[in-house]
Amino acid sequence: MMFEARHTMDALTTPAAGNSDAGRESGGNDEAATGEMAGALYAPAALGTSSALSAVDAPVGGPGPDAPPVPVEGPALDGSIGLAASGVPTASASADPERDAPQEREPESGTGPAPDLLHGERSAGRPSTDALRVRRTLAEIEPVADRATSYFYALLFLRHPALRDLFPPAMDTQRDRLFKALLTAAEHMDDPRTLTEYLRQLGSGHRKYGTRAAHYPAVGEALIGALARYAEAVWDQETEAAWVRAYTTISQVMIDAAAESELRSPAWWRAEVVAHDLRTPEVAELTLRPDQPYPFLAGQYTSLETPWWPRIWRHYSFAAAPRADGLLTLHVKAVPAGWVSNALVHRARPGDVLRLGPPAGSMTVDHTTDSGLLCIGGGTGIAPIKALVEDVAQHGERRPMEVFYGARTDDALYDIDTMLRLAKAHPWLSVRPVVDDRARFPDAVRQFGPWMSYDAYLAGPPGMIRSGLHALRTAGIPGSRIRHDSVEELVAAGD
Ligand SMILES: NC(=O)C1=CN([C@@H]2O[C@H](COP(=O)(O)OP(=O)(O)OC[C@H]3O[C@@H](n4cnc5c(N)ncnc54)[C@H](O)[C@@H]3O)[C@@H](O)[C@H]2O)C=CC1
Repeated sequence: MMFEARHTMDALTTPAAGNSDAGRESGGNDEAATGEMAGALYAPAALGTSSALSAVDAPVGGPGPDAPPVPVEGPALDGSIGLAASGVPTASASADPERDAPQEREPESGTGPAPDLLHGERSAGRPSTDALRVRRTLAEIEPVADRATSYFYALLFLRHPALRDLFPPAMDTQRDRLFKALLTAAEHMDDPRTLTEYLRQLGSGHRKYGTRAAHYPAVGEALIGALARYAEAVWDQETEAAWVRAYTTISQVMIDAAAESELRSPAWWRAEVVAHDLRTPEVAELTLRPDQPYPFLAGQYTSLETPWWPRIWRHYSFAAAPRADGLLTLHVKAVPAGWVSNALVHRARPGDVLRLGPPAGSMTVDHTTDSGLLCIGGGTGIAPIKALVEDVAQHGERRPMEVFYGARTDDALYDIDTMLRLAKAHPWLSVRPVVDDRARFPDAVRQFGPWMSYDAYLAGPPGMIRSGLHALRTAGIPGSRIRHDSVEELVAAGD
């Protein structure tokens, strides 16, 4: 089975996701990936290529030792991606951590209807025949996912050795990101709107890795090869055709998004460290000056590569809303064995130059409503929450904003003075520190409220986001009004 690359700029038009013109990302963790591709994958006619396929995504490439080859970013679910980790890739504020890889929010700037990603009958909420075949494959693969992942990369690098350089030198911890992103995307092929947004962000985000359109067929072939081998019991000609269609669509969306993004933004930005302030022995605030304007929205995150660990990318949320002087602020906590985070906290100095990928993430404020905002930030997760507060203040709104700032110890509330200063300056803002070393933080929010009419934002460690989602839903906030970055991304970022 062969995939071909083709380039179609005007293929799918859907709600622009992530990094489009407005996009900036903020977030806070790591990422992985490779970069740009220029063309789209095209499935052989014999396999029944359909103009309307479903999409799954598959990024190629990945950063660092622990960075995944493919950036499933987006938060994944989770908003968090992300897909990636995020269950469904996209993310926007997805309510379901399991499916929110790159989490994302509702598409803000749609350019058209979501493409039909399905092939086969789909009626009244029932999955398409392609979706059923894909899900059957995924169920079969699940117990042997590790082996399938290894096989996928072995096939990819054996057949296309040159692609190895797009991935981090050590592909251990997150080596399965690309493969996982593809599987995750395929799993959500019946949710084209979310998936497309996720894939678009993923596609444009891959430019920084050096991914090109011509790389997609190789990935598609390795994917099919690994699935055929490890989902043997369900694999047949129809199933292969369903996967080819899915992958073709996924790659097409990514390739087109990358091509569109090329017209308006660089693949990456160089950013000089202009200030480095240790807020605690393990948490640093870095101020960066990008070499050209870096448009982003408060609540988004960026991907970052240091000069000391080439090809290892991590995600970090912006800790401030966009500033008139164009400077960017990040809060980084050095975590045990975290290559990038330790370098940023303990080694980076003014004058050092980092690379930034495009902004991503949908944990942003909807300024078209005046709903109250409930913000829950744990540890350095307070960074994007602070950016959101500044954003609301800049818009001159008077909507209630309630911030809960959780930490395990008093000392870990490193930004409490800033937050309390903001609360003093803005009567619509309240800030409550919650110190608790037994991980009951988000649950404590339920004592307050009622929250039913609020939009909610969660930022912090993956476990906190999961329990926060549960607490907020229990408090009556629908999942569609809860935003967070991809849990998968957060997990992957862990360093
Ligand atoms: N956009 C985002 O979501 C951002 C996420 N982060 C993530 O936030 C984390 C910050 O790490 P630390 O400061 O060490 O946080 P931490 O581990 O000290 O926890 C911070 C707060 O979350 C609570 N918590 C932790 N695990 C929990 C669980 N399983 N259930 C309920 N509550 C829990 C703790 O009680 C504490 O109040 C990192 O994982 C980082 O990647 C950081 C910035 C932005």
